[in-house]
Amino acid sequence: MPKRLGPDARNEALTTLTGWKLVEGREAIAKRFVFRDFSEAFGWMTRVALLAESMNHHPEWSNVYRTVEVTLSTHDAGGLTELDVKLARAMDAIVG
Ligand SMILES: C[C@H](O)[C@H](O)[C@H]1CNC2=NC(N)=NC(=O)C2=N1
Repeated sequence: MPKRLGPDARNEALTTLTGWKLVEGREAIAKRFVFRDFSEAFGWMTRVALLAESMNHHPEWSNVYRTVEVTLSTHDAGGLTELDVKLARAMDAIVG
């Protein structure tokens, strides 16, 4: 199981991630992705879903039309780990 990031590592990771915010009252990060239309949004979710499954690290997310709200946290560790940072970076990269 990955180790929870300490406060310094967490802040350092956040400064390198674009648009990701710490969730209030919980050790998690979140971002809202807005696409051109539903097809772009769901296509992205499909690509991310396959990657998440291969990482065995899964997002909490919801989709309304062309918007996808994502929250990342490592449930097994009870907080943020390197896996959340890695998945966040991959999600940004898959957008293009
Ligand atoms: C049993 C299984 O490996 C675990 O439950 C995995 C699956 N996906 C997961 N996803 C996330 N985000 N956090 C986890 O701790 C986690 N654990």
